[in-house]
Amino acid sequence: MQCGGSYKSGKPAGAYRIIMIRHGESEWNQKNLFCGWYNAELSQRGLDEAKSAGKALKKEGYKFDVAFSSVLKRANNTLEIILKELGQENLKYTRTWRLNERHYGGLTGMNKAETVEKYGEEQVKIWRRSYDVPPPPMTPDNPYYCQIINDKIYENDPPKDKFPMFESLKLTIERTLPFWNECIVPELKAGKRVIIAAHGNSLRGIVMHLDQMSKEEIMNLNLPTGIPFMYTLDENLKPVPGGSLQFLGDPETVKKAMEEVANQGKKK
Ligand SMILES: O=C(O)[C@@H](COP(=O)(O)O)OP(=O)(O)O
Repeated sequence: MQCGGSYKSGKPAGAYRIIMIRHGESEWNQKNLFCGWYNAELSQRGLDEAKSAGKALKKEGYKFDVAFSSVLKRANNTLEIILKELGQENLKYTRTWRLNERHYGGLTGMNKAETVEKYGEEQVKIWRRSYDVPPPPMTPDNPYYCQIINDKIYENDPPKDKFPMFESLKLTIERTLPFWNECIVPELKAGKRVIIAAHGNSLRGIVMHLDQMSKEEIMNLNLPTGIPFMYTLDENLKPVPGGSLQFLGDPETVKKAMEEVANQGKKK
């Protein structure tokens, strides 16, 4: 397997290393439905992707001291499968809504290709990939409204008056970044080996922050399911040269997987 980048196994002295992964394919990814805060299961392909990710990390000799995930089971199960492959199934990990997928508002449950048929490719790209244009809000007539708002995973947090009905990438970053700064950065600075298993858009937010990407640049980043990637960061938590977004996978496979995600928002 080719890992890309120059810091595959070693890292420069004083640098910090973090592994992140978008969960394996979910049943709703497979059906090409906007998922957001709906608590979808992993598909069989997603389970296999998580297992392969665990094996790839094991092959590279990874072990973790601390792990983080969202409160959504597609990310939790991915992390648990990886930890099992690494013989670390007993590692307790932190779940937080702050690492959740963006809330897809009124689009939740809609088929992405059918949404393109109805609203056009341009509009769907704006909803999926723009920095600050949110999707339409979720209203009580959405078939998943009650299920999401009453889901026990949101029992304690976020507070009911702050429960989102939609999120742009900007709004997602506004709740993810405080968790990154207050909970994840201190672990990295303490020398802990950290893994995050989360979602396409909560991780795009972290990537945008780490790489100081512009609103235009982030529009073109599509994270594939189930392929771990790493960042190697300097003492200021900025990527060292060559230390940005290094996938643990064959570059051609990664490229195809990224295109597959982009194409979910195109006409069939
Ligand atoms: O909510 C969803 O549909 C996908 C992302 O969709 P796109 O932004 O790629 O359309 O989230 P994830 O599968 O990472 O939890």
